[in-house]
Amino acid sequence: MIKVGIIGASGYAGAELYRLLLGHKDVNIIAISSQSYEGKMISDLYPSFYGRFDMMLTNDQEVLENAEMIFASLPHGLSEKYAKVCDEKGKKFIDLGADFRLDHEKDYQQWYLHDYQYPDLHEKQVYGLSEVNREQIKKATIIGNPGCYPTSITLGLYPLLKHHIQKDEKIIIDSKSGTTGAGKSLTEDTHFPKCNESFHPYKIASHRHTPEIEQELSKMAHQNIEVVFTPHLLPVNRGIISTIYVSLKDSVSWEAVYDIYQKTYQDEYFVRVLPTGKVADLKFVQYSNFCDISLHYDARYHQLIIVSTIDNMVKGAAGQAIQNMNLMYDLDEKEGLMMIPASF
Ligand SMILES: NC(=O)C1=CN([C@@H]2O[C@H](COP(=O)(O)OP(=O)(O)OC[C@H]3O[C@@H](n4cnc5c(N)ncnc54)[C@H](OP(=O)(O)O)[C@@H]3O)[C@@H](O)[C@H]2O)C=CC1
Ligand SMILES: CC(=O)N[C@@H](CCC(=O)OP(=O)(O)O)C(=O)O
Repeated sequence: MIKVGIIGASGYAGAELYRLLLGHKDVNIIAISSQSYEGKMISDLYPSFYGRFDMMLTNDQEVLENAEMIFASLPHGLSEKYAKVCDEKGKKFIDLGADFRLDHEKDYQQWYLHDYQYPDLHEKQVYGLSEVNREQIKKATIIGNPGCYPTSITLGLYPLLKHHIQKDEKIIIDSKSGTTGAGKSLTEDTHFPKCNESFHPYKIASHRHTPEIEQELSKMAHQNIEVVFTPHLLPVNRGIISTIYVSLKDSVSWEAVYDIYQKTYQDEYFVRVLPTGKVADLKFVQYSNFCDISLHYDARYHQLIIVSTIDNMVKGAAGQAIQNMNLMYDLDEKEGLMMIPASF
């Protein structure tokens, strides 16, 4: 059994981690920590666990001491010191935040306004987009779990960029996220009266996921890719829809594009390329680790419109983190993650 610990376990992504890990046959959750709720039972915070997971929240030292696989689910800038201890003790570390996602410190400084405390540590980091970086993840000890928006976007574009069938290096992306994407702490935007019955873009041309998206898309394409990325806050609890607009090369047909997507993902359990004519929908990925992709063609402009949907808490955070843990421990990648979304 893998001895798992979670630091930052009182937050949404932490809670989603143990909700899923409780269904994992090879995992023993050994310790979970919180600064604000140390000594409280998890069911005091989240009553859904009452009688089934009555663990007490402890402190970060207990987690670091007793677990061999540590997940950090903390705000940006706090995970490095934990990764450092794990590295020294030979433990595996998955960061659900952004501290190990960017390849260059200058990007982290620019977008997250922090320096690296331990620059050498970042040479060991692997970007945890499971379907794309599977072989590196298997050998890694430090994983930067991808951001929720970047997961939906990079999976949506991977087949296209891998086969160089896009015409331009600039791609326009509109994404919409449910409010759990903003975490547990209230902000002006996530107050119920503010977001309910409303819908608005935010951080236009300035969202911190932009460098992560461009970095990963550029690696897939082996060329510089730029994005115009506009996130929106959707008044639902969970889910992300990214709608992506790409001009196709003149030499490639729409039928060939669809074929490329199907072939790329035919052996991937968690990525479902929908039949033509269907539209990817939040409802049918919620509470699952699926990424559903639908492809649409505007023949007038030889334009591809990709719709990519995930549950931000599962494939966009805790589910993908567990998928990565499974890879690191050479387990069945699907273990603990076989949930089918609700039918209606
Ligand atoms: N929500 C989502 O959809 C996704 C989230 N993520 C990332 O996962 C991480 C966790 O997100 P999420 O669970 O949504 O956020 P939450 O705000 O819900 O939880 C974060 C937790 O971190 C702890 N924390 C906050 N401030 C500090 C601090 N100064 N020192 C130590 N601990 C602190 C808090 O617990 P306590 O005070 O009890 O210790 C809190 O419960 C973030 O990096 C987030 O960006 C990634 C992908 C998707
Ligand atoms: C709706 C909402 O507010 N979403 C968050 C992003 C989600 C997230 O958690 O970002 P990381 O994966 O980088 O941690 C935001 O826009 O800041």
